[in-house]
Amino acid sequence: MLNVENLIVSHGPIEAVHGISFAVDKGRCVSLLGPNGAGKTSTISALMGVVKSSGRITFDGADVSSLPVEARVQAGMSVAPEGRRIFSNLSVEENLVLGGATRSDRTAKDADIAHWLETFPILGERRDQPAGTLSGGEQQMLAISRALMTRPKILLLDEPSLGLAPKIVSQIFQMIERLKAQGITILLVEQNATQALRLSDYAYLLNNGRIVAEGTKETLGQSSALMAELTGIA
Ligand SMILES: Nc1ncnc2c1ncn2[C@@H]1O[C@H](COP(=O)(O)OP(=O)(O)OP(=O)(O)O)[C@@H](O)[C@H]1O
Repeated sequence: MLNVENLIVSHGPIEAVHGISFAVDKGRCVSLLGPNGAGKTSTISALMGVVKSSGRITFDGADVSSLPVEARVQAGMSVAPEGRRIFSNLSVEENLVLGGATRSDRTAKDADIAHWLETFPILGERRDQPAGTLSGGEQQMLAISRALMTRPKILLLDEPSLGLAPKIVSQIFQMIERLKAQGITILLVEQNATQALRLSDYAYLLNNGRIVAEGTKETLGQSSALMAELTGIA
C-alpha cells in the first residue's frame, strides 16, 4: 500500500532524515519507533507532502512523491498529527465535520460522523461540547476520528500517546487496535515501543534519521535493550 524509498527530509540546512526506506502492506499496522528528534515527525510530514523531501513515495500503486497535500488526502492518506491539533472552540461534532470537509457525499459523511460517535461513545456523549474541554485522551480520540473522516486507505498516527497518563495511553492503543481490527491500514509513529509493538505486524527503529533495526515484534523484542536505549521506554 505504501512504499518509501530513500526518503531524505531537510529543514533548511539541517538534514533530519537521511535516506530511509520502509513499506506498509494493506491491512497491516506498521510502527516507526524512535526517541525524540529521531526524525519521526519529519517522515510523517514528508509522506503527507507538508514538507519537501526527496526519494520515492509510492501509495496504492501511484507515485505521490510530487503531489500536493490535498492530492495525497484525495488518494487516501490521512494523518492524526502530533499534539492532536483539534479545534478547541468548536464542538466535537464540528471537528468531525471539518475532518470530512474535502468530501461532497453529505449523507455518507453524516453516517460516518454517527459511526465514529457510536464507536467511541465518550465522544458521542460529548458531541456538542467544545473540544477544548475534553481530556487529553478524549482529544486524541477526536483527532484520530477526525483523520478517519476522509475515509483514508492509510491512517498515519504521529505519537498518539504523547503526554498522556499510562492508563489513558492504554485506552488509546485499544482504540488503535479496534481500528486495526476493522481492517484499516496504519502507520504508527511512536516513542512508546512496548505498547506500539504489541499491536504492530512489523516495526522499524529510527535513530538520528536512520533506520537502525527492523522486524516483527518477536525479532525486535530480542533487541529490547537497543529499543529501551533508543526510546527511553523499556
Ligand atoms: N522545522 C524545523 N526546522 C529545523 N529543524 C527541525 C525542524 N523540525 C525538525 N527539525 C529537526 O529535525 C530532527 C528530527 O525532528 P523530528 O521532529 O522529525 O523528530 P521526532 O522523531 O518526530 O521527534 P519528536 O518526538 O521530538 O517530535 C531534529 O533534530 C529536529 O531538531
